[in-house]
Amino acid sequence: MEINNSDILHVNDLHVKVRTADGVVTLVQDINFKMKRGHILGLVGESGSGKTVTSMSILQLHDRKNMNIEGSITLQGKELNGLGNKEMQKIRGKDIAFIMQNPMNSFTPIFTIGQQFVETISTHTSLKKKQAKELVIDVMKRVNLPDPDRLLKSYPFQLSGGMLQRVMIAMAACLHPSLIIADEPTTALDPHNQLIVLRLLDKIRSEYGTSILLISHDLGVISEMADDVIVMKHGRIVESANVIELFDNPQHEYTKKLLRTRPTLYLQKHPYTYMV
Ligand SMILES: Nc1ncnc2c1ncn2[C@@H]1O[C@H](COP(=O)(O)OP(=O)(O)OP(=O)(O)O)[C@@H](O)[C@H]1O
Repeated sequence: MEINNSDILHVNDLHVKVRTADGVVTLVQDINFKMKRGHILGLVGESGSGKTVTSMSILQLHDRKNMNIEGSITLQGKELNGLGNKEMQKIRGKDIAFIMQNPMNSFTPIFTIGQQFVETISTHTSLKKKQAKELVIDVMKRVNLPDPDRLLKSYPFQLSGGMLQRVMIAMAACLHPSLIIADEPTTALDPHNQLIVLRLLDKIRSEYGTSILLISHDLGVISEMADDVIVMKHGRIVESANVIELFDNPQHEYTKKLLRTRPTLYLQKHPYTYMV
């Protein structure tokens, strides 16, 4: 695979196998892709096609006792596959942030949003509490979150799902990770909040040059957000292309089928004019 300096992530010949009571099962195979700085790569495919297994491999979150991850996963030239848990903990949150479908699962209910932000920042930097708070407020303002002081004093249950997802994204962005993995970030939200969250992700990409791996079963979202798209089926990549090529001229029958059944979500894509 040709290596380019603007490439942030390289996944090379990734194979993931799991030991089950019935023997070894291959979950994903022959996965190859790379991501450029500041680009959004859409990862689509029906349920069970291997999207989450692939992203969990990048984050090294599989249970290694039962799982075998073969291949190479490099982030800015550093090999991640096989790294120890301590080293990966340093990378997760700082260099790679992860946004899940249900934001409530990302927060601890008994601590305020502010306490959790400061804890995340303190784990990865030597900033003092006051400086950490200043950083948080700066990020919240940049992503147009209303009334940061009040938000920081709130407990997760006091915020709506949409607001919590926006806070989660601000938290993901505050250490300027080179990669954000967003796994179905809008699936649990109503259409209004879906738009706000997608615009927010795009703003972070343009503001910080963050690359985003956007996992979705929703081709409407992917068509509006992604620069390039990978289509997965049964644990393999069946097609990968620039988003315009993929939508104008799909090659694989499975992609054509996905496109025929896609919902529509219209965003006016212009990173500098988005109002969040
Ligand atoms: N720990 C595991 N043990 C056994 N099988 C697993 C394990 N984790 C995932 N799988 C299987 O691997 C396949 C791919 O799962 P994965 O979660 O990556 O799909 P997905 O494309 O993300 O689907 P969805 O859109 O529903 O989240 C599925 O058949 C799933 O059941």
